[in-house]
Amino acid sequence: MCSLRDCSVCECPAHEFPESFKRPNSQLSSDNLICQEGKPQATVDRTLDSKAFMGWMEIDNPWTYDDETDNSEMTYVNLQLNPERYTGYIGPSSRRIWDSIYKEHCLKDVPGDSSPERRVFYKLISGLHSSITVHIAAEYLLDEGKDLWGPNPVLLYERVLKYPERVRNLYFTFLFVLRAVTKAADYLSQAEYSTGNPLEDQHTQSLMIQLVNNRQLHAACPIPFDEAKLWKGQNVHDLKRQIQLQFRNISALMDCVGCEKCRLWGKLQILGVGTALKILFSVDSDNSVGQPLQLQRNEVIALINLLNRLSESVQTVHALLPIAEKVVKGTIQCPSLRV
Ligand SMILES: Cc1cc2nc3c(=O)[nH]c(=O)nc-3n(C[C@H](O)[C@H](O)[C@H](O)COP(=O)(O)OP(=O)(O)OC[C@H]3O[C@@H](n4cnc5c(N)ncnc54)[C@H](O)[C@@H]3O)c2cc1C
Repeated sequence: MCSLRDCSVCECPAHEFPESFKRPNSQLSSDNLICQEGKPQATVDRTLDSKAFMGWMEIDNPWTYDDETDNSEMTYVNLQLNPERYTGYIGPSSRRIWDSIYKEHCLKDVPGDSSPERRVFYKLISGLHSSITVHIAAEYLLDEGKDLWGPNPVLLYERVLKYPERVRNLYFTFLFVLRAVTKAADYLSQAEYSTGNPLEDQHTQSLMIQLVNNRQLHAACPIPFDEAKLWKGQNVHDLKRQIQLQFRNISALMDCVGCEKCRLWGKLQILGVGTALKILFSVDSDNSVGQPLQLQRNEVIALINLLNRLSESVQTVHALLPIAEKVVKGTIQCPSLRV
Protein backbone atom coordinates (compact mmCIF):
# COMPACT_ATOMS: atom_id res chain seq x y z
CA MET A 1 0.00 0.00 0.00
CA CYS A 2 3.00 2.30 0.23
CA SER A 3 4.37 4.09 -2.75
CA LEU A 4 7.97 3.68 -1.63
CA ARG A 5 10.33 0.77 -1.26
CA ASP A 6 11.52 2.55 1.93
CA CYS A 7 8.36 1.35 3.58
CA SER A 8 9.68 -2.20 3.90
CA VAL A 9 11.61 -3.44 6.90
CA CYS A 10 15.06 -4.88 6.47
CA GLU A 11 15.29 -8.00 8.65
CA CYS A 12 18.49 -9.24 10.22
CA PRO A 13 20.07 -12.31 8.62
CA ALA A 14 20.07 -15.46 10.78
CA HIS A 15 23.72 -15.07 11.83
CA GLU A 16 22.95 -11.72 13.49
CA PHE A 17 20.37 -13.25 15.76
CA PRO A 18 22.11 -13.53 19.16
CA GLU A 19 23.14 -17.04 20.09
CA SER A 20 21.85 -16.58 23.62
CA PHE A 21 18.28 -16.26 22.32
CA LYS A 22 18.61 -19.32 20.13
CA ARG A 23 19.64 -21.58 22.98
CA PRO A 24 18.51 -20.00 26.23
CA ASN A 25 18.29 -23.38 27.97
CA SER A 26 21.32 -25.10 26.49
CA GLN A 27 22.33 -26.43 29.92
CA LEU A 28 19.30 -28.70 29.65
CA SER A 29 19.93 -29.80 26.10
CA SER A 30 19.43 -33.39 25.06
CA ASP A 31 23.23 -33.84 25.09
CA ASN A 32 23.16 -33.45 28.85
CA LEU A 33 21.68 -36.76 29.87
CA ILE A 34 22.81 -36.58 33.51
CA CYS A 35 19.78 -34.46 34.34
CA GLN A 36 17.50 -36.84 32.44
CA GLU A 37 18.60 -39.92 34.37
CA GLY A 38 20.01 -41.37 31.17
CA LYS A 39 16.61 -41.55 29.48
CA PRO A 40 16.78 -39.72 26.18
CA GLN A 41 13.03 -40.09 25.71
CA ALA A 42 12.53 -38.03 28.87
CA THR A 43 14.39 -35.05 27.51
CA VAL A 44 12.51 -31.97 26.66
CA ASP A 45 12.92 -30.96 23.08
CA ARG A 46 14.15 -27.42 23.35
CA THR A 47 14.69 -26.83 19.69
CA LEU A 48 13.87 -23.20 19.29
CA ASP A 49 12.17 -22.64 16.03
CA SER A 50 8.97 -20.67 16.15
CA LYS A 51 9.22 -20.46 19.93
CA ALA A 52 12.55 -18.64 19.86
CA PHE A 53 10.92 -15.55 21.31
CA MET A 54 8.82 -17.17 23.99
CA GLY A 55 11.18 -16.10 26.75
CA TRP A 56 10.60 -12.48 25.82
CA MET A 57 6.93 -12.49 26.68
CA GLU A 58 6.46 -14.08 30.05
CA ILE A 59 5.32 -11.08 32.02
CA ASP A 60 1.88 -9.66 31.61
CA ASN A 61 1.20 -6.03 30.89
CA PRO A 62 -2.44 -5.04 31.46
CA TRP A 63 -2.01 -2.09 29.09
CA THR A 64 -0.85 -3.92 26.00
CA TYR A 65 -1.99 -6.60 23.63
CA ASP A 66 0.68 -9.31 23.54
CA ASP A 67 -0.26 -10.92 20.28
CA GLU A 68 3.27 -12.12 19.66
CA THR A 69 3.35 -14.63 22.50
CA ASP A 70 2.72 -17.57 20.18
CA ASN A 71 3.57 -15.92 16.94
CA SER A 72 5.97 -17.81 14.73
CA GLU A 73 6.12 -14.77 12.49
CA MET A 74 8.27 -12.75 14.87
CA THR A 75 11.54 -11.56 13.40
CA TYR A 76 14.65 -9.88 14.72
CA VAL A 77 15.42 -6.48 13.20
CA ASN A 78 18.16 -3.94 13.62
CA LEU A 79 16.32 -0.68 14.31
CA GLN A 80 19.28 1.38 13.18
CA LEU A 81 18.95 -0.07 9.70
CA ASN A 82 15.25 0.80 9.68
CA PRO A 83 15.06 4.47 10.67
CA GLU A 84 11.69 6.03 11.38
CA ARG A 85 11.20 8.53 8.56
CA TYR A 86 9.02 9.36 5.58
CA THR A 87 7.75 6.20 3.92
CA GLY A 88 5.04 7.43 1.56
CA TYR A 89 2.29 5.93 3.74
CA ILE A 90 -0.39 8.58 3.24
CA GLY A 91 -4.00 8.88 2.17
CA PRO A 92 -7.13 7.05 3.33
CA SER A 93 -5.28 4.03 4.73
CA SER A 94 -3.18 5.90 7.28
CA ARG A 95 -6.00 8.38 7.91
CA ARG A 96 -8.35 5.51 8.81
CA ILE A 97 -5.97 4.30 11.51
CA TRP A 98 -5.61 7.72 13.14
CA ASP A 99 -9.36 8.38 12.85
CA SER A 100 -10.11 5.06 14.51
CA ILE A 101 -7.63 5.78 17.30
CA TYR A 102 -9.07 9.22 18.06
CA LYS A 103 -12.74 8.58 17.41
CA GLU A 104 -13.20 5.10 18.82
CA HIS A 105 -10.39 4.40 21.24
CA CYS A 106 -8.99 7.62 22.57
CA LEU A 107 -11.91 9.92 23.08
CA LYS A 108 -10.82 13.39 24.05
CA ASP A 109 -14.16 14.46 25.43
CA VAL A 110 -16.45 11.78 26.77
CA PRO A 111 -19.78 13.37 27.69
CA GLY A 112 -19.98 13.62 31.48
CA ASP A 113 -16.38 12.50 31.94
CA SER A 114 -13.63 15.07 32.23
CA SER A 115 -11.31 12.88 34.27
CA PRO A 116 -7.64 13.89 34.28
CA GLU A 117 -6.71 10.26 33.54
CA ARG A 118 -8.60 10.36 30.23
CA ARG A 119 -6.92 13.66 29.34
CA VAL A 120 -3.52 12.12 30.07
CA PHE A 121 -4.41 9.21 27.80
CA TYR A 122 -5.40 11.53 24.94
CA LYS A 123 -2.29 13.68 25.37
CA LEU A 124 -0.03 10.63 25.23
CA ILE A 125 -1.50 9.49 21.92
CA SER A 126 -1.50 12.98 20.45
CA GLY A 127 2.09 13.53 21.61
CA LEU A 128 3.17 10.28 20.00
CA HIS A 129 1.35 11.29 16.80
CA SER A 130 3.23 14.63 16.84
CA SER A 131 6.51 12.80 17.31
CA ILE A 132 5.85 10.46 14.35
CA THR A 133 5.07 13.51 12.19
CA VAL A 134 8.22 15.30 13.39
CA HIS A 135 10.32 12.31 12.30
CA ILE A 136 8.61 12.28 8.91
CA ALA A 137 9.43 15.99 8.54
CA ALA A 138 12.99 15.60 9.84
CA GLU A 139 13.83 12.93 7.29
CA TYR A 140 11.71 13.56 4.24
CA LEU A 141 12.22 12.36 0.69
CA LEU A 142 12.81 15.73 -0.97
CA ASP A 143 13.52 14.40 -4.44
CA GLU A 144 12.58 10.81 -5.23
CA GLY A 145 14.47 10.80 -8.55
CA LYS A 146 17.71 11.84 -6.89
CA ASP A 147 16.99 9.88 -3.69
CA LEU A 148 17.56 13.14 -1.83
CA TRP A 149 16.54 13.09 1.85
CA GLY A 150 16.42 16.03 4.25
CA PRO A 151 14.28 18.13 6.57
CA ASN A 152 10.93 19.49 5.44
CA PRO A 153 10.24 22.51 7.70
CA VAL A 154 7.02 23.44 5.88
CA LEU A 155 5.50 20.03 6.55
CA LEU A 156 6.63 20.30 10.17
CA TYR A 157 4.98 23.69 10.48
CA GLU A 158 1.73 22.75 8.72
CA ARG A 159 1.18 19.53 10.65
CA VAL A 160 2.66 20.21 14.07
CA LEU A 161 4.11 23.65 14.87
CA LYS A 162 0.97 25.50 13.74
CA TYR A 163 -0.94 23.72 16.52
CA PRO A 164 0.53 24.66 19.92
CA GLU A 165 -1.47 21.88 21.57
CA ARG A 166 0.27 19.23 19.43
CA VAL A 167 3.68 20.63 20.45
CA ARG A 168 2.61 20.70 24.12
CA ASN A 169 1.43 17.11 23.86
CA LEU A 170 4.79 16.09 22.39
CA TYR A 171 6.54 17.60 25.42
CA PHE A 172 4.00 15.99 27.73
CA THR A 173 4.60 12.52 26.27
CA PHE A 174 8.36 13.01 26.46
CA LEU A 175 8.15 13.98 30.16
CA PHE A 176 5.77 11.12 30.93
CA VAL A 177 8.14 8.56 29.41
CA LEU A 178 11.15 10.21 31.03
CA ARG A 179 9.43 9.89 34.40
CA ALA A 180 8.78 6.19 33.75
CA VAL A 181 12.43 5.61 32.84
CA THR A 182 13.73 7.42 35.92
CA LYS A 183 11.21 5.62 38.14
CA ALA A 184 12.39 2.28 36.78
CA ALA A 185 16.05 3.31 37.27
CA ASP A 186 16.95 0.39 39.55
CA TYR A 187 15.36 -2.17 37.29
CA LEU A 188 16.88 -0.71 34.12
CA SER A 189 20.35 -0.50 35.69
CA GLN A 190 20.27 -4.23 36.44
CA ALA A 191 18.30 -5.54 33.47
CA GLU A 192 19.92 -8.11 31.20
CA TYR A 193 21.36 -6.66 28.03
CA SER A 194 22.79 -9.85 26.60
CA THR A 195 23.19 -10.13 22.87
CA GLY A 196 26.16 -12.47 22.81
CA ASN A 197 28.63 -9.61 22.42
CA PRO A 198 30.04 -9.03 25.95
CA LEU A 199 31.71 -5.73 25.10
CA GLU A 200 28.58 -4.23 23.55
CA ASP A 201 26.43 -5.62 26.36
CA GLN A 202 28.65 -4.08 29.03
CA HIS A 203 28.68 -0.78 27.18
CA THR A 204 24.87 -0.83 26.93
CA GLN A 205 24.50 -1.39 30.66
CA SER A 206 27.02 1.34 31.45
CA LEU A 207 25.16 3.82 29.19
CA MET A 208 21.88 2.88 30.83
CA ILE A 209 23.31 3.51 34.30
CA GLN A 210 24.67 6.87 33.14
CA LEU A 211 21.29 7.81 31.69
CA VAL A 212 19.12 6.94 34.68
CA ASN A 213 21.56 8.52 37.16
CA ASN A 214 22.35 11.61 35.12
CA ARG A 215 22.71 14.47 37.63
CA GLN A 216 21.89 17.23 35.19
CA LEU A 217 18.71 15.46 34.24
CA HIS A 218 17.65 14.99 37.86
CA ALA A 219 18.46 18.62 38.69
CA ALA A 220 16.67 20.06 35.66
CA CYS A 221 13.67 17.80 35.94
CA PRO A 222 13.28 16.21 39.41
CA ILE A 223 9.72 14.98 38.79
CA PRO A 224 8.95 15.23 35.08
CA PHE A 225 5.42 13.92 35.73
CA ASP A 226 3.62 13.36 39.03
CA GLU A 227 1.67 10.13 38.71
CA ALA A 228 0.69 10.22 42.39
CA LYS A 229 -1.96 12.85 41.57
CA LEU A 230 -3.95 10.47 39.38
CA TRP A 231 -6.49 7.71 40.06
CA LYS A 232 -7.89 9.52 43.09
CA GLY A 233 -11.49 10.10 42.01
CA GLN A 234 -14.57 7.92 42.29
CA ASN A 235 -14.91 4.74 40.23
CA VAL A 236 -11.23 4.80 39.33
CA HIS A 237 -11.10 1.02 39.04
CA ASP A 238 -13.73 1.01 36.31
CA LEU A 239 -12.09 3.95 34.62
CA LYS A 240 -8.71 2.22 34.67
CA ARG A 241 -10.21 -0.93 33.18
CA GLN A 242 -11.89 1.10 30.43
CA ILE A 243 -8.73 3.01 29.55
CA GLN A 244 -6.65 -0.18 29.64
CA LEU A 245 -9.08 -1.81 27.23
CA GLN A 246 -8.94 1.20 24.91
CA PHE A 247 -5.16 1.18 25.00
CA ARG A 248 -5.06 -2.55 24.28
CA ASN A 249 -7.35 -1.93 21.29
CA ILE A 250 -4.97 0.74 19.99
CA SER A 251 -2.10 -1.65 20.51
CA ALA A 252 -3.96 -4.33 18.47
CA LEU A 253 -4.87 -1.77 15.80
CA MET A 254 -1.16 -1.35 15.05
CA ASP A 255 -1.32 -4.65 13.16
CA CYS A 256 -3.59 -2.91 10.64
CA VAL A 257 -0.99 -0.28 9.74
CA GLY A 258 -0.46 -1.01 6.06
CA CYS A 259 3.20 -0.03 5.79
CA GLU A 260 5.74 -2.39 7.24
CA LYS A 261 8.18 0.17 8.60
CA CYS A 262 5.39 2.35 10.04
CA ARG A 263 3.94 -0.77 11.65
CA LEU A 264 7.33 -1.65 13.15
CA TRP A 265 7.74 1.80 14.71
CA GLY A 266 4.04 2.12 15.54
CA LYS A 267 4.01 -1.18 17.42
CA LEU A 268 7.31 -0.47 19.11
CA GLN A 269 6.29 2.98 20.30
CA ILE A 270 2.82 1.94 21.44
CA LEU A 271 4.50 -0.86 23.41
CA GLY A 272 6.84 1.81 24.84
CA VAL A 273 3.87 3.93 25.96
CA GLY A 274 2.22 0.78 27.39
CA THR A 275 5.41 0.05 29.31
CA ALA A 276 5.50 3.58 30.71
CA LEU A 277 1.84 3.24 31.73
CA LYS A 278 2.63 -0.06 33.46
CA ILE A 279 5.59 1.45 35.33
CA LEU A 280 3.67 4.50 36.46
CA PHE A 281 0.19 3.11 37.03
CA SER A 282 0.37 -0.64 37.56
CA VAL A 283 3.23 -1.10 40.00
CA ASP A 284 3.40 0.09 43.60
CA SER A 285 5.03 3.45 43.88
CA ASP A 286 8.10 2.30 45.79
CA ASN A 287 8.38 -0.96 43.85
CA SER A 288 8.81 -2.85 47.09
CA VAL A 289 5.35 -3.78 48.30
CA GLY A 290 2.96 -6.01 46.41
CA GLN A 291 3.82 -6.32 42.79
CA PRO A 292 7.48 -5.58 42.05
CA LEU A 293 8.35 -4.17 38.67
CA GLN A 294 9.15 -6.76 36.05
CA LEU A 295 9.55 -5.96 32.40
CA GLN A 296 9.76 -8.10 29.29
CA ARG A 297 12.86 -7.70 27.21
CA ASN A 298 10.78 -6.17 24.41
CA GLU A 299 9.29 -3.67 26.87
CA VAL A 300 12.74 -2.41 27.87
CA ILE A 301 13.73 -2.10 24.21
CA ALA A 302 10.48 -0.30 23.36
CA LEU A 303 10.64 2.07 26.34
CA ILE A 304 14.20 3.21 25.69
CA ASN A 305 13.72 3.55 21.96
CA LEU A 306 10.54 5.54 22.54
CA LEU A 307 12.41 7.90 24.86
CA ASN A 308 15.01 8.32 22.15
CA ARG A 309 12.38 9.04 19.46
CA LEU A 310 10.63 11.60 21.65
CA SER A 311 13.79 13.37 22.75
CA GLU A 312 14.95 13.62 19.15
CA SER A 313 11.54 15.03 18.20
CA VAL A 314 11.87 17.72 20.86
CA GLN A 315 15.35 18.52 19.54
CA THR A 316 14.07 18.71 15.94
CA VAL A 317 11.27 21.07 16.96
CA HIS A 318 13.89 23.37 18.54
CA ALA A 319 16.22 23.16 15.57
CA LEU A 320 13.64 23.63 12.81
CA LEU A 321 11.18 26.07 14.43
CA PRO A 322 13.05 29.29 13.45
CA ILE A 323 13.63 28.05 9.88
CA ALA A 324 10.05 26.82 9.53
CA GLU A 325 8.63 30.17 10.68
CA LYS A 326 10.83 32.08 8.23
CA VAL A 327 9.95 29.78 5.33
CA VAL A 328 6.24 30.00 6.07
CA LYS A 329 6.39 33.82 6.35
CA GLY A 330 8.32 33.90 3.08
CA THR A 331 11.41 35.52 4.62
CA ILE A 332 13.59 32.70 3.29
CA GLN A 333 13.25 30.18 0.51
CA CYS A 334 13.32 26.45 0.88
CA PRO A 335 13.78 23.78 -1.79
CA SER A 336 10.40 22.85 -3.22
CA LEU A 337 8.63 20.80 -0.59
CA ARG A 338 5.46 18.83 -0.60
CA VAL A 339 3.19 19.14 2.43
C1 LIG B 1 0.95 4.09 13.71
C2 LIG B 1 1.36 4.88 12.50
C3 LIG B 1 2.70 5.04 12.22
C4 LIG B 1 3.10 5.77 11.11
N1 LIG B 1 4.43 5.89 10.84
C5 LIG B 1 4.81 6.55 9.72
C6 LIG B 1 6.20 6.65 9.39
O1 LIG B 1 7.08 6.12 10.07
N2 LIG B 1 6.53 7.31 8.23
C7 LIG B 1 5.57 7.88 7.43
O2 LIG B 1 5.92 8.48 6.42
N3 LIG B 1 4.25 7.82 7.75
C8 LIG B 1 3.86 7.16 8.86
N4 LIG B 1 2.53 7.09 9.16
C9 LIG B 1 1.57 7.89 8.40
C10 LIG B 1 1.50 9.33 8.97
O3 LIG B 1 1.30 9.32 10.37
C11 LIG B 1 0.38 10.16 8.37
O4 LIG B 1 -0.84 9.47 8.50
C12 LIG B 1 0.59 10.50 6.90
O5 LIG B 1 1.81 11.17 6.75
C13 LIG B 1 -0.55 11.41 6.36
O6 LIG B 1 -0.61 12.58 7.13
P1 LIG B 1 -1.85 13.58 7.17
O7 LIG B 1 -1.39 14.95 6.84
O8 LIG B 1 -2.96 13.04 6.36
O9 LIG B 1 -2.28 13.65 8.70
P2 LIG B 1 -2.21 12.52 9.79
O10 LIG B 1 -0.89 12.59 10.47
O11 LIG B 1 -2.62 11.24 9.15
O12 LIG B 1 -3.31 12.99 10.84
C14 LIG B 1 -4.71 12.68 10.68
C15 LIG B 1 -5.54 13.71 11.42
O13 LIG B 1 -5.27 13.60 12.81
C16 LIG B 1 -5.23 14.90 13.43
N5 LIG B 1 -3.91 15.11 14.02
C17 LIG B 1 -2.71 15.20 13.40
N6 LIG B 1 -1.72 15.30 14.28
C18 LIG B 1 -2.28 15.27 15.50
C19 LIG B 1 -1.76 15.35 16.82
N7 LIG B 1 -0.46 15.43 17.07
N8 LIG B 1 -2.64 15.32 17.85
C20 LIG B 1 -3.96 15.21 17.64
N9 LIG B 1 -4.52 15.14 16.41
C21 LIG B 1 -3.68 15.16 15.35
C22 LIG B 1 -5.54 15.90 12.35
O14 LIG B 1 -6.93 16.18 12.37
C23 LIG B 1 -5.17 15.18 11.08
O15 LIG B 1 -5.89 15.64 9.98
C24 LIG B 1 2.12 6.36 10.27
C25 LIG B 1 0.76 6.19 10.55
C26 LIG B 1 0.37 5.46 11.64
C27 LIG B 1 -1.10 5.26 11.92
